[in-house]
Amino acid sequence: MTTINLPDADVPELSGTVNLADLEALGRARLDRNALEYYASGANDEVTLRANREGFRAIRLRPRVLVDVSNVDVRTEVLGLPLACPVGIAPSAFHGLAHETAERGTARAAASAGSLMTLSTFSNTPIEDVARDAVGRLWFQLYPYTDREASADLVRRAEAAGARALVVTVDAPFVGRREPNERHRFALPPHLGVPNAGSREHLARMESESGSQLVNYFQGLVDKAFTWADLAWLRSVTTLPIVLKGILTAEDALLAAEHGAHVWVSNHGGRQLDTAVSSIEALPEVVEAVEGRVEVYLDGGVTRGTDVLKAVALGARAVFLGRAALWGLAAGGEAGVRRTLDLLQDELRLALALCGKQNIGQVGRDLVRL
Ligand SMILES: Cc1cc2nc3c(=O)[nH]c(=O)nc-3n(C[C@H](O)[C@H](O)[C@H](O)COP(=O)(O)O)c2cc1C
Ligand SMILES: CCCCCCC(=O)C(=O)O
Repeated sequence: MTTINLPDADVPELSGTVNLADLEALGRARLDRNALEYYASGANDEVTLRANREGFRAIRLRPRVLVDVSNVDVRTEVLGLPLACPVGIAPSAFHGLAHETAERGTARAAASAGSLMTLSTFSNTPIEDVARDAVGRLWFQLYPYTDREASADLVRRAEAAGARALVVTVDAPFVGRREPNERHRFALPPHLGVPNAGSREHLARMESESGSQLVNYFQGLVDKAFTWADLAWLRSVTTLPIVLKGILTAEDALLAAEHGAHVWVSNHGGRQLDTAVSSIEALPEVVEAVEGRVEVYLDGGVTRGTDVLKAVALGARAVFLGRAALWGLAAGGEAGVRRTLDLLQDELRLALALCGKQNIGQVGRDLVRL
């Protein structure tokens, strides 16, 4: 168990931010090139990275009027957990690059905002420490390792620490080529460890002349032969609900539902297969395929309350923030992530009212024109 001081971030600039773009600018300005390129980049030409944002902008809202919107309610539930609004935090590796509080700052913000944090296998902080700060508002993301026992151990630790779901990332048997990271040989600074993934000594041994040491390290750990059939093994090591993250087609959504898994529509923030379909474009066929049998979530390009509304209208139970949470963390630690969540919730509440809806349950397909 790590005991670190978690200073209350006193960041006066935060109060001047009015949207997530302001927080992104603040966060980016505080990062060095190594961290900035790791967080910001997408794969190859970054076509999918851009498409995630553009996909939201291309959808138009169909507001209704003369509805009593003096009180709007943006609360919802995911897998039985009440959320202040349908926004959680997606798993992302290495929060220590953004802020000294690392994943603990993010977890505290998620907990205090009534949100939910998904902790990456590749965190800089042990699961148990993050779980304490997340106070029940935690899911754990798993990259299944070739070493089954090591994977099972991680899953058991997450479950024992209080994680409420296991998110299995299925779109990254290999790491996509984020070319700025290759060009400048992205590396973890020496003070940051990867406590759920192996020792720094192991990391150092994986160093190679070509490409990033971490890509090699990752590729050595992750099981590239993991298939639908292996979900039965995962079921045998946990009673947690299983969510498959990285689904983009009706065919895979159907398989997921048949295997009793919830579906997280994602293209990994455009970091894996470039020119893959944007998340919001993929959502309707996924929702149609699962026919309400399992919950559907989405991430990729969410930066506005209207994005959240559009995803919910198209059938997502909740959306998750990848980079937006990292920019908030870089901008001001826990307070920066909290500001990110608060601004988005305010935008969502306003958008809901301006659409003539009183609560999230009233948001349906009729609200959008594709
Ligand atoms: C810096 C960074 C690290 C990430 N690390 C992980 C990870 O460890 N596991 C995972 O499943 N997804 C990871 N992702 C993908 C996110 O969970 C999410 O799918 C994506 O960031 C959503 O897109 P957005 O950044 O536009 O919100 C990472 C994304 C970023 C930007
Ligand atoms: C540098 C390799 C780490 C890959 C694991 C984190 C991740 O999913 C990402 O998108 O980055």
